[in-house]
Amino acid sequence: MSKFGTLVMGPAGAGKSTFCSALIQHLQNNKRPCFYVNLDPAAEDFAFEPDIDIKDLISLEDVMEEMSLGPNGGLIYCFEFLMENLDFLTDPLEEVTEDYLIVFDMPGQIELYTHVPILPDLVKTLMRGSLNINMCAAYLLESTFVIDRPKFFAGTLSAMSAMLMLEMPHVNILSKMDLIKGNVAKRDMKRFLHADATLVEDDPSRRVEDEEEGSKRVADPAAKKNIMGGESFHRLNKAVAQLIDDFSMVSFLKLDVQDEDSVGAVLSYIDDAIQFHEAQEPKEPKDAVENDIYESAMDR
Ligand SMILES: Nc1nc2c(ncn2[C@@H]2O[C@H](COP(=O)(O)OP(=O)(O)OP(=O)(O)O)[C@@H](O)[C@H]2O)c(=O)[nH]1
Ligand SMILES: [Mg+2]
Repeated sequence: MSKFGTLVMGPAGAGKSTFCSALIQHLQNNKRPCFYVNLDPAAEDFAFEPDIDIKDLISLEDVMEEMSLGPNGGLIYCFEFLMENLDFLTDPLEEVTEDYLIVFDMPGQIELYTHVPILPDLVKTLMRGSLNINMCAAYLLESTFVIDRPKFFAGTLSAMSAMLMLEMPHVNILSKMDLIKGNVAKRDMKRFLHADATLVEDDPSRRVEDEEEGSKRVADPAAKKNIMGGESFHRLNKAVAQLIDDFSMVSFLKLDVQDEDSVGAVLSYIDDAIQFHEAQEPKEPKDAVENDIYESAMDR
């Protein structure tokens, strides 16, 4: 028997927990069972009570106090502790059946997704062995990043880094679409969903800088008061964007958590990635509806 799950990841404040809540609400509305796992040892408030909460094992606050660690070192310590006590996570998950979607709400410390090998080990434990969970990562990035193209490509690079490190199916998501509605034209938005390196060349904010600086920028780049607007920064961005373009791995879905259709659309991509529907037995209610149709047809 397979199990199915999604690992909701992304930088701090990207909207991960809000998306988890919207996803759980949507699953409930569609009579689909869900198993909610909070793996953020600093998370306080939940719209839905987690079925497993890492804080019952270890909390970031305690670690920071007792080990005299900062928030990032403390988080790594919490995950190392979780890896040493994996039964805490795996025992309850053994009981979850194939009709459930297991939703893992992850913390926002970016180092967890980029250069520390803990998460790949955790993912291997979940996907292989007796648990055998079909997993898909849902990597969230704030859609407001599209306003600042260097920031957008830096965020996209972090998504790609997570994809390469975790080696699992990925769905990348631009969250908080409500915040940029009306500010970015639909046609422009499409370019960010399948981003290519030309976005750096076409950056309108750079054109404004060019007009302000005129030939001075080219003649004396060091004269620029802000290094983030300088020529070498532009070359760096071009190289990052080209690298992402060359890998051709990252594309994004749009997410507006207030819009249930939008949540449903993201879920259907996750379902496809983990082949959720292929594993499901035909359900009772559907049989009952079909029987009703059959019986009323016989009555006529
Ligand atoms: N406007 C808007 N705000 C959102 C949306 N999703 C989340 N937020 C807000 O963004 C902030 C962070 O949201 P969270 O869901 O806690 O983000 P997170 O990624 O879980 O944050 P960490 O776990 O701390 O990394 C909160 O103030 C949310 O209310 C959204 O779709 N639209
Ligand atoms: Mg959160």
